[in-house]
Amino acid sequence: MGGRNPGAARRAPEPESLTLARPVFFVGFMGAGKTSVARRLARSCRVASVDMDTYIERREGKRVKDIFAESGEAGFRAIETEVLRELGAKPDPLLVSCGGGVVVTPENHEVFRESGFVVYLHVTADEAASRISDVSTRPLFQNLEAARARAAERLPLYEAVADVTVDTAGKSVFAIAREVQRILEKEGILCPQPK
Ligand SMILES: Nc1ncnc2c1ncn2[C@@H]1O[C@H](COP(=O)(O)OP(=O)(O)OP(=O)(O)O)[C@@H](O)[C@H]1O
Ligand SMILES: O=C(O)C1=C[C@@H](O)[C@@H](O)[C@H](O)C1
Ligand SMILES: [Mg+2]
Repeated sequence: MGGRNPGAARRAPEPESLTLARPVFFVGFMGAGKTSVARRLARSCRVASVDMDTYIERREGKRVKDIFAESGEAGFRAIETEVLRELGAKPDPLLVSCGGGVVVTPENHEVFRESGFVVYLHVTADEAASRISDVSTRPLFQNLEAARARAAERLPLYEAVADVTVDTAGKSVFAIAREVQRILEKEGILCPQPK
């Protein structure tokens, strides 16, 4: 009855620790789910992730919207490029959720090409608008018409840097993270931790 140790609680198996062969950059329009998916994947694979917008806010001691207000978009983009280079060069590769506009700076494409694997999360401006509850935190998402135009303008840039594209329409963050995990395993980017 009940095996050798009937009193022992049955624990769920520990998730396997995985490691990244290269940094993985999540790109896509505002609201695509870059931050949410990278965070979810980090938790399920037990790898480290960093969100560029949050990292920039801590480094500068200011909110993104205040950097835009004080230094303009050009000031923000210069910081963004420095941070992207820094994160791409870490000896232990990370999952990096980029800001939505990281692709507008040509130098950033070199960082992607040279050091990383790029996952493009696709979302339409209309779907993104339905996901974002507070656009005041996104200075470049102030109205839907302008966001549609911006998304259309950026589409070829996202496609140019993408190693893989994942459509996020109608999928949960959990399902997208699982889909990305399978891709990264198949590509040999996410590998079992050497014992
Ligand atoms: N697949 C999804 N389905 C429904 N809601 C989502 C999905 N992905 C993200 N969201 C929601 O949309 C909002 C924006 O998500 P998130 O911050 O992850 O996007 P982002 O791509 O990082 O945007 P940004 O470029 O502005 O940083 C959050 O409230 C999040 O919970
Ligand atoms: O799409 C953009 O240009 C931006 C997206 C956000 O993640 C922030 O990086 C900032 O608001 C700019
Ligand atoms: Mg984000």
